[in-house]
Amino acid sequence: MTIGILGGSFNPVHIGHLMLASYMQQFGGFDEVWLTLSPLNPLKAGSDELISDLMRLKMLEIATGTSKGLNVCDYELTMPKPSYTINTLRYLEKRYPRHTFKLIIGSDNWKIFDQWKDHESILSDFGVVVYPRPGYPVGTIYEDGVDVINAPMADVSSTFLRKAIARGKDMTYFLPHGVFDYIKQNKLYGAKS
Ligand SMILES: Nc1ncnc2c1ncn2[C@@H]1O[C@H](COP(=O)(O)OP(=O)(O)OP(=O)(O)O)[C@@H](O)[C@H]1O
Ligand SMILES: O=C(O)c1ccc[n+]([C@@H]2O[C@H](COP(=O)([O-])O)[C@@H](O)[C@H]2O)c1
Repeated sequence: MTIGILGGSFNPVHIGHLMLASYMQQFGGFDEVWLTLSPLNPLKAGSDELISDLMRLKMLEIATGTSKGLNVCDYELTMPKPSYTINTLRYLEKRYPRHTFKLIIGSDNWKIFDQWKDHESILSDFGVVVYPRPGYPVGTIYEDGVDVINAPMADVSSTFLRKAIARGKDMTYFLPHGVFDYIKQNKLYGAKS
């Protein structure tokens, strides 16, 4: 099986993430997409807004539910922080020798991909699928090991959602089914229950 790894902080997971994962799984040549929770992005400083790993994991589990083809990967929670994607990919290929793993990243991350740890090994040993994100044109890619897939986009972000929730907005339809209820029940991001 070919598995697409979609990493993120998912603070919280939103419909943009799921639309992308679902599109890649059904149209992008992946048998499964694994939403891989990153406790801390190596290139981002930790912030007060980052809620606990376990709560972000729980929302990913609610979001993917019983869906066929979309899974949650929590391996990075056991790694030293910050977790590097190359280490995750190396672990996964050993743990699941019958699967092929490829990384899925947005064009925003592709722009700074040369700052990622062992980015050349990620390209040569695994491969990367880049999808365009608004404001970050993909341009011409000369490197081997990179495919571009034009997935349809919902222009929302976790930052937008956190701000909207803190202002008391009803974000039911911007979040996967059940996630807004979980946020309210646990009063996350300044939500009232
Ligand atoms: N609306 C979206 N559509 C498609 N991909 C997205 C969207 N939002 C984020 N992504 C991608 O999903 C992955 C995980 O993203 P992340 O958890 O950082 O979400 P985010 O919404 O960008 O968060 P934040 O606003 O907190 O930076 C990243 O590769 C990111 O580029
Ligand atoms: O391994 C690295 O050097 C590296 C550098 C920057 C980002 N990443 C990963 O890229 C994924 C997307 O990050 P983000 O914060 O843009 O959603 C997430 O899984 C990060 O851990 C990984």
